[in-house]
Amino acid sequence: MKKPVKVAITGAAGQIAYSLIFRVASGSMLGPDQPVILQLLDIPDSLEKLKGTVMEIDDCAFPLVSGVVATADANEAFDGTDYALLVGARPRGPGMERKDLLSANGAIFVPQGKALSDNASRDVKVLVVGNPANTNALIAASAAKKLDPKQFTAMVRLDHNRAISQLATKTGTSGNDIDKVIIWGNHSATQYPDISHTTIGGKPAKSLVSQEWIEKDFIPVVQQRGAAIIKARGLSSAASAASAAVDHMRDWALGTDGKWVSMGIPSDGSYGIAPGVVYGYPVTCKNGQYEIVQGLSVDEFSRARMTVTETELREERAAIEDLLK
Ligand SMILES: NC(=O)c1ccc[n+]([C@@H]2O[C@H](COP(=O)([O-])OP(=O)(O)OC[C@H]3O[C@@H](n4cnc5c(N)ncnc54)[C@H](O)[C@@H]3O)[C@@H](O)[C@H]2O)c1
Ligand SMILES: O=C(O)C[C@H](O)C(=O)O
Repeated sequence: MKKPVKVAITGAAGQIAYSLIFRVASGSMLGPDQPVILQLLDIPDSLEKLKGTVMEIDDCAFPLVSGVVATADANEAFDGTDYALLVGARPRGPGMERKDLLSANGAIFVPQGKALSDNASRDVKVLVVGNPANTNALIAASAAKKLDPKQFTAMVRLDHNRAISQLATKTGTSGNDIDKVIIWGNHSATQYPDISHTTIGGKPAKSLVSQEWIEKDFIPVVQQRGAAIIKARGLSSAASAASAAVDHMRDWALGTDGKWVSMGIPSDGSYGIAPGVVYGYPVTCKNGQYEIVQGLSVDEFSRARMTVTETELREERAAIEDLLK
């Protein structure tokens, strides 16, 4: 058996965590031979509820769980942590855009970024799920002065998975046959799900679907899927968000074997996206590192959409500039 690693999950008493914790504990994220110590953080008012979740973790008798910490103290929750999944934040309700949560949630990520910087493993991998995820990741990265901003990522994997699912349904294929889907930009209604380079069973996806379907159905459905789920459930997506978080961290930690996945990462200027925002890019992962897929052609249609979502991220950044000191 390997030495246990520490996995911190914030918002641990919430609905995403109620699915996520059990997937991590069962080995779905880091593999069936990797023991974990769960470090669960929530606010004082939610600690009683969190106690119930911990009782259920105990009752699963997971062979891979070496310890559980439940706390309202971020320094304790991030002590030595190797993987941090920052889920805790207020979800949006019907009629809200994710950026409406900026002021409510932005402030959470300054203290959490500092606490990670002070306490986490120097190699910690951080995934921000709480919305607006890209800008919250930027805030946390900026507050974590002793860590590399590249260690902070935002979740666009749910959008990536949604895009695969829509395409598989439309073409009557399996998601397993679909490669090279990209989510560019923000986890918001401006994101750009791009299938210009996508193949299905080795064939170009664009030879199997019409441009009209891409523009009128595919892109808007993926962009608006979160809102559609809120309308149907009365609550924002939870199990699918947890599943995407597991996918994101597993791929980052264990590698993608050459497969492309989408991750929100600090822009390094690639594809003309100026640094200073956390932007969804196509990446491959190897040896615990992600790398942007380079050299892709970008046509006019794609460029226009990549710019719209970049502009929105710059506006979000401007709205919280004072938190980036
Ligand atoms: N990136 C994505 O794809 C994606 C997908 C789904 C949901 N989300 C977002 O994830 C977040 C959580 O969603 P949920 O449905 O689990 O919400 P929820 O309301 O069920 O749970 C949130 C939990 O966070 C806790 N919390 C609040 N402030 C905290 C803090 N400072 N530290 C630690 N915990 C804190 C709350 O007490 C609560 O237990 C929301 O922002 C939601 O919009 C993102
Ligand atoms: O849409 C939301 O507010 C929740 C989440 O970001 C989602 O995409 O399902």
